[in-house]
Amino acid sequence: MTVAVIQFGGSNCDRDTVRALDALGIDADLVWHEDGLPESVDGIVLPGGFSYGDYLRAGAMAAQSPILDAVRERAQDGTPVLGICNGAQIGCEATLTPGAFTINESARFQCEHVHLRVETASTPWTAAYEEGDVVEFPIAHGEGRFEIEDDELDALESDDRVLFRYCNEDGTVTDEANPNGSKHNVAGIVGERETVAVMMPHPERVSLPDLGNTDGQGVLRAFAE
Ligand SMILES: NC(=O)CC[C@H](N)C(=O)O
Repeated sequence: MTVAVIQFGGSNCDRDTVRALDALGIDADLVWHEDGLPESVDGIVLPGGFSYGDYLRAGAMAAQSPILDAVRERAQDGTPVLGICNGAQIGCEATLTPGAFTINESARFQCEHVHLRVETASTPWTAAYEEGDVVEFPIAHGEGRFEIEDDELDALESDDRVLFRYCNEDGTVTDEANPNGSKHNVAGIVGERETVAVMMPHPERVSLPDLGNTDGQGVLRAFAE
């Protein structure tokens, strides 16, 4: 498996992601978006950061890069695609996944550790966990509030396409555990194909033993399966 980690001007989690994938024995290469997607890749990460300075809306400008046409095509063919944080914003802007990530309820940039409840273990991204597991991931965003039309959210929930919800340490899902005001505490979802996922929390930042927490490895292991 060779994973392309796509770089835009302002990406800043690209190298961390390559390192976290390498540590799991997953071959990963940085790909500058203007260079196009190599034929040989069989996994894609849209990494975190501040592409184009978050001007207009976070992810809106990167989503217009021609490489996203190639990413959409490959996603339709079943190639696994993961958008992390700014990559999740880009993924929604590029219609890889429904909904949008918009300005936090606090209207502030928030950088903190949060608890997430695993909502389904039957996707490649969460197969390493048990449904109901509580994991701890960091968030670092100003525009992480998940918004979506009610009927689309109903469809996501009834199709078991919510990966993680923000929760308390004991796994209860409450407003207090919701750091950014996301609808129904949603932190990550899959698209129409379960091989396409976006999430605001950062699995790559909790994937190396030296970081003191490896809860995020399970998400990245999807690329090894
Ligand atoms: N860590 C990141 O990817 C930053 C996310 C994004 N640009 C925001 O502030 O909302």
